[in-house]
Amino acid sequence: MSVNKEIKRITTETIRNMKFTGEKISMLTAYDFTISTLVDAAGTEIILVGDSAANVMAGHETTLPITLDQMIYHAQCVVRGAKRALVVVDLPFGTYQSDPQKALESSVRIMKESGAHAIKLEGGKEIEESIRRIVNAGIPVMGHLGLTPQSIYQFGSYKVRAKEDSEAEKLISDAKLLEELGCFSLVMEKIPADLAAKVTAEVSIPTIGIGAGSGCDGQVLVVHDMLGLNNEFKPKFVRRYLNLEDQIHEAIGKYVADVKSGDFPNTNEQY
Ligand SMILES: Nc1nc(=O)c2c([nH]1)NC[C@@H]1CN(c3ccc(C(=O)N[C@@H](CCC(=O)O)C(=O)O)cc3)CN21
Ligand SMILES: CC(C)C(=O)C(=O)O
Ligand SMILES: [Mg+2]
Repeated sequence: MSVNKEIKRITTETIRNMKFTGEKISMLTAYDFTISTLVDAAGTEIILVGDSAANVMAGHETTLPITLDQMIYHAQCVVRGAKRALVVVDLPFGTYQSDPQKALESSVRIMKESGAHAIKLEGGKEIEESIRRIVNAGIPVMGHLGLTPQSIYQFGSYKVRAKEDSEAEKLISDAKLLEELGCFSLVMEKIPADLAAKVTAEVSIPTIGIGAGSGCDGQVLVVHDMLGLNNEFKPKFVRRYLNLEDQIHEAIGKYVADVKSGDFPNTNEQY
């Protein structure tokens, strides 16, 4: 336990309680130390080391290629920057689906080697035993239902999920199962807002939406999307708070021009 009394760490209990006090939960991704310090200092309750690092950090088309070692490296960087926020790490594709023992071992490696506070994995009934094992080991688990990008080759597209009754019913029963298994919260990605609101009303654990409407207990975005660092990715659920891509483009253009003209460095910028 930390003896530092100055900054109080947000715990999974804090997050659970926010559902009952009605205070909305804010979550953002981070993959490195610098962004982690910024997201943490601005008051975000949860920092997600998402496997979206595969896209945003590494330039892959999907989240499937990122490895457990790579996720642990990103998590280590984020943990060093987060003084207050709860740090949650995605289990990457292939490290938990195949067998519960492997799921537990992957989760233990993340917790031991990064110092993160919880893990997240995609799916419901199919991975019930994996979740049970991880929770039984004392590791807090966040669920993830709806559009689960690790299954993109089965879905075939990033379209809204659970528009049909059968898939909506499965999502509701999966959400109840995750609650029963002891997950401390649940991400719902790209599903109809009325379905997300229904799930939120029917489970006692907080729901965190991305493209799931305002009826969730919290919201999550990829930080690069909301900062406008990623202008080619613009699904309608993303709200842009800055346009950093354009500002950085302009700044770097000026630097290049200053180097070429000899304006940089000037006499105050040399020894
Ligand atoms: N930068 C980034 N932001 C994210 O939110 C994110 C990632 N990467 N990588 C992992 C997953 C993948 N996610 C996605 C990916 C695509 C759409 C999407 O809606 N894409 C298109 C086409 C959808 C369609 O085929 O209808 C869109 O225009 O909305 C949504 C969420 C969310 N996650
Ligand atoms: C979009 C969020 C929920 C995620 O899983 C990720 O960033 O990997
Ligand atoms: Mg993810």
